[in-house]
Amino acid sequence: MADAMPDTPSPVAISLDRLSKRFARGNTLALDDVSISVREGEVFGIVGRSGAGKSTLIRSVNLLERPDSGGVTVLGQDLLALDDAGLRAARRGIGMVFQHFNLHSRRTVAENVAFPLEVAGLPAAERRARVAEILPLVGLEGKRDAYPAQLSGGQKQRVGIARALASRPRILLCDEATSALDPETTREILALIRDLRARLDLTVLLITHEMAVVKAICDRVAVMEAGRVIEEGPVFSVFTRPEHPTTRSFVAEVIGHGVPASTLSRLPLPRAGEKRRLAQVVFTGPNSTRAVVSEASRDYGLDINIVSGRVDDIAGEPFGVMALAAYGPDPAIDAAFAWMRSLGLTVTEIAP
Ligand SMILES: Nc1ncnc2c1ncn2[C@@H]1O[C@H](COP(=O)(O)OP(=O)(O)OP(=O)(O)O)[C@@H](O)[C@H]1O
Repeated sequence: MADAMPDTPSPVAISLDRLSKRFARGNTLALDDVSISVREGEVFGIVGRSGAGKSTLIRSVNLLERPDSGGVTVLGQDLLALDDAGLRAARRGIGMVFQHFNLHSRRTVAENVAFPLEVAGLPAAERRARVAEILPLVGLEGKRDAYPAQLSGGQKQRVGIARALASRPRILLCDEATSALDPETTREILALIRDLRARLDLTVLLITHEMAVVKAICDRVAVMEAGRVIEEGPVFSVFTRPEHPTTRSFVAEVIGHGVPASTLSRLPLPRAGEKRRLAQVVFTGPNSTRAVVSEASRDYGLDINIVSGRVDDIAGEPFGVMALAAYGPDPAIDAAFAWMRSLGLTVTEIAP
């Protein structure tokens, strides 16, 4: 099979076009002219703090929330133009996974997974066959007759995922799907979603308040604040070159910034007439940091201490992060940082 041309973008699977939504209660503008395009096969993340509008946005994709204005197109279909029957049919092509699993406690695993198929009027034999097919895909073979109370959180979410996929949707929406899970289970569930995306040709749109989730699973990300998208791009570039201060603070949660007070107290103080300035430097290209640091020290007459450094990996691409302390006159430090930026390094000064 020929590889797809790497630069040929796949078709748009979900197009949210200039959505606005105001809730009468509280007169809250939850969505303020938001546009997002998710391409087929992508895992697209929407990250934001509580109240940013993420839930309202993801619920607009299957019209659980109707926008006041704007367009919602999923797999080429204008959802706002559909009648009730048309919308029910379209929703079968859009699975949804919830933070608190939303399982029926008095139904077994198999009955929970089969529930949407029952609602859709599928005969019992077909429901059973589909359940038998899907449980192994989510690692729940052997659990078909268990009740939710007998399952761990991770297993409950596997049931939620199986139920979302029961009607063979091509789109999977994940509404804070791992927020109720511990870190290890979160990793397992994210890996499962990524694996299912590839095996079942899914397009995944997820919302989260955790940048670590975005780093673990997403191809592209949009950052929301106060009902708007404030930054959007491939995960690697958003992590390595965040532009908006809110994005920077999200990224810092994952790749770290600042220098612990204990480390700071061990750093030499600047000499009289000199400054000590701390910076976080992110490098992604061919420049080795060590060579850059020694060249900057030499050419700008500075003393530079590497305070910390590590190599991380985002979306399969390596990048390095280090904190350094530069000692010297302000103009020389300014010039050295500008030179580093001209090499493509991201230099962000951090408060001492
Ligand atoms: N049904 C509703 N009625 C009134 N206000 C609402 C309703 N749903 C959401 N809001 C408000 O709209 C804004 C956006 O809420 P939304 O739930 O979309 O944000 P979020 O980013 O998902 O945050 P969270 O993670 O806390 O749910 C908030 O100010 C919220 O209080």
